[in-house]
Order: sequence, then C-alpha cells, then structure tokens
Amino acid sequence: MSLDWVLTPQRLAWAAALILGYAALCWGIARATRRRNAALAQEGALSAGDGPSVLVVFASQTGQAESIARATARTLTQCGFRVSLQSISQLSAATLEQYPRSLWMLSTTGEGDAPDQALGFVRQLLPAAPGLQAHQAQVLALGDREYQQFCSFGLAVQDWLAAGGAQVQCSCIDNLNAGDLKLWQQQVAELAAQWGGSAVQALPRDWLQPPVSQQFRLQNRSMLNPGSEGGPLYLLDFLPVSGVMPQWQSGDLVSLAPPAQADKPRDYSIASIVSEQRLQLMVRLSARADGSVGAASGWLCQNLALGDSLELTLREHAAFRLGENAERPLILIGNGSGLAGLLSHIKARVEAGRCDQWLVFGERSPEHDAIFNGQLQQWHKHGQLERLDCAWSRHPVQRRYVQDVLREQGALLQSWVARGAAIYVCGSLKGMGQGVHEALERLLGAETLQHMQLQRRYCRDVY
Ligand SMILES: Cc1cc2nc3c(=O)[nH]c(=O)nc-3n(C[C@H](O)[C@H](O)[C@H](O)COP(=O)(O)O)c2cc1C
Repeated sequence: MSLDWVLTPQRLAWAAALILGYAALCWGIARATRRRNAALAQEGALSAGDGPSVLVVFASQTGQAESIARATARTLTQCGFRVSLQSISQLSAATLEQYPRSLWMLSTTGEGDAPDQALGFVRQLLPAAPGLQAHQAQVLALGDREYQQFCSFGLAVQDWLAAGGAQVQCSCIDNLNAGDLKLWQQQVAELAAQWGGSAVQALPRDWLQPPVSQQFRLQNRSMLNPGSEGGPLYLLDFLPVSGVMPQWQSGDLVSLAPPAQADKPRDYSIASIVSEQRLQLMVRLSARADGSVGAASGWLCQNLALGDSLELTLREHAAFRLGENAERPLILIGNGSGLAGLLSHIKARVEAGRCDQWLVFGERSPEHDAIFNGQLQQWHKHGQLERLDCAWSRHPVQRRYVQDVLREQGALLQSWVARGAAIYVCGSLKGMGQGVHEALERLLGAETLQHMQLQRRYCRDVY
C-alpha cells in the first residue's frame, strides 16, 4: 500500500501535468470570460437589467449615425430598457429575430449607397426577408436632400423590415439639422413610453455629445497647383485661437460652415497630425457652370483673410482611422485633394517609425499637379515611404489613372495583401473610387475584397 504514495519521477510528471492542465483551463475560462465581456462591451450590451429588451443598430460612414445611436441607447437604458447596441456589420438575422423591438440609425453615402460597414448586411441579409412578425421597429435615416437618392439606404431597410412582417416607421434627418434632431429626441421619449419603459428625464442639452468645436485662425494659405488645368487647390494652415491644440488622429475630419450657409456644414479631411502643431486642410475651389464659386470653398480659398477666425468642429472618422491597421503594411490610393486624408496617415506612420507604406497617387500633369512632391520624394528616398507611384492623366506620353497603376502592379499588390496589408482609398468617388474598386475586385477577387471591407482592412473616404 505504502508503495502507492512513493513519489516516482513519473508521478511527479503526472502531477505537474495535472496542475499545468488545471491552470491552463482556469486561464482559458478567464480569457474566454474577458473576451466575452469585451465583445459584449463592444457590441454594446449596455445594461443587463430585466426591463423590456431593445436592439439598437447603426450603419455609419463618418460617425454621425453611430453618435445618435449611442445617445439613443443611453437614453433607453436610463428608461429601464435592456439595450443591445450593434454595428450593422455584426448583425445576424437570428439576433434580430430574437428581439421584439429594434431601432435603426442608418446613413446613406456615395450615390444612394449603404455605408461600407453595411456591405455584408446588403449582400447577406437584405436579399431575404427576415421573420419579424410581432416585431416593432423604428428607423432613423440620415441623409442630405442635395443628393438625388435622399436617405435611400434607410428607406431600403425600412422596406426590408416591413417585408419581414415588422411594424415599422421611418423618419429622415436632412443634413443633421437641429429641428429634425429635436423631433428624434421626442420620438425616442414617445417610443420609450409606448414600449413599456419609464419616462425619459429631461434630455441634457448636449444629448448628442457634440464633438469639440474650437475657434481657429487662418495662418497661411498657399496654392498647391499653379498653372493646373484643374480647379485651384489650396493648402490652408489653421492655429487654435486659444493656443491649445486639440487632439485628433490621422484620418479624422473637420466640419465647418461658411457664414452664408451656417446650417450647412461641410467635412474636410485633416492633412496634418497633432505633433505638427497646426491643422491643415486641402481645399479645391469649386466652380459652377455659371462661373460662380462654391459657397464653402469660395469662402475658404478667396474670402477668408489671413488672421480671420472661424469655428472648426473636429470629427472622429472611425471608418478611416488607422486603428488596428497601424500594425499592418498600408496601401494608400487617392487622387487630388484626397491626398489630404492619406498624407495624415503617412505622417502618423513616419512618426511611429513604420515605413511599409505604398502610396499610389493620381492627378493631371506632373508639371502643375505634383502636389507635395518634394515631401513625398524625400520620404521615399529615406525609405519612410517604401513605394511611391504617381499616375498622370494628362501626361503627354504616359497617360494613366491610379487604377491603371494597380493593374500594372497587380502581382505586387497581391503580395502586399498576402502580407496582411490594409488598403485606404481617398478622393473622388466617380472615376477614381469606382475604378479602383473594380480594379481591386479583379485583382483580389470580390469575396476577398468584401472580407477585407468587413475586417476594416479596406477603408474608403470617397466623395
Ligand atoms: C460622400 C458622401 C456621399 C453622400 N451621399 C448621400 C446620398 O446619396 N444620399 C443622402 O441622402 N445623403 C448622402 N450623404 C449625406 C450623409 O448621409 C449625411 O451627411 C449623414 O449625416 C452622414 O452620416 P454618417 O456620419 O453616419 O455616415 C452623403 C455624404 C457624403 C459625405
């Protein structure tokens, strides 16, 4: 009997293996719990009370629909609802069908298109009606009446929910105007009461947690493309009036409204990074057919004098920030003023000491439109920009567009993507954005590109 208790090396090994196995199991359980909690936090399971449950879904390109969804979800939580907040990219039909009620905040982008994060939804869920008998839904569609297909993605989702048997209502917000937003707040309060929640407390004035607005002064303005056949392109430097530089990340935007159209803010990509201690924008003076200039670009490029101040609102552009892609090789593709959004990423990467970035830039002529050429060549020469390709559409001999460069360099592009690269596209939608998308589909396959878009490895800021 006593032999059973003798510690042989074999028994010691078994005991050690057992202890290690148990530790691994505990660690595994703890990790799974942490991951699940993190996933829940990300998914936005905001409260775990026992009130009525509601699903809040958003599809956003530049972050506005997401901000409204977050504010709405917070309010519903305060009214006692069990709220789950989800990006449409994570939504499954099975999840939706579990909920008796849902709220949708959906913006429209491009020419009546769904935001990039809704691509999987459009391909996989939208074609078949969900099973939503006895489901109540409210859609808030964000759009701009200046576009031909006003709020079309929100309206398409409304039709889809109705086809699935849901009782659905839809409201549209035009250009995020204050009146429509106020109506939405009232609607949320009414819905909360109808759906069995407690009364909404007086909503705070900063219900939407508006992004930081600050006074800036125009410090410098220089023309980037003298002699160009295209519209004049300016680089504008702004300094904060308070002297305190706000924080932003590469890829972010600023909103500003010209005095003549104070209710119509425009978004511009920020071309600089915080450590440069100035906020730079690249603005093309747009001319109408009758020769008059655009309200915002005319004001910024011609009327605003050096030293004049204006209000800039910094906008987090989650869909175009680097995020986890900061750790990946980057392929940056763009044309014209689209260089602004790409430039900020290149600067951020140079600052971080990463040089595995490839810029494919397109403009008209190498003589007049080679904007930032000195700086780009310098980075390239010093190995901070691994590869630089320019495409000149009005070159006397070698006319080509950025999508032609992608085709010519197809094998290289495939190898960068195989290495894990992320692709960022910034610039005009028509011509460039569409042409690049088609070229990438052909080179990488539509499925791979869609997968990359869902993983946020294919990010676009096209307008
Ligand atoms: C490049 C671009 C394209 C747009 N296309 C449309 C459109 O086709 N139809 C529409 O109603 N609104 C359109 N809009 C307006 C947006 O839907 C509106 O600004 C919305 O508030 C953006 O919300 P988000 O930040 O959640 O993406 C467009 C805006 C941009 C910047």
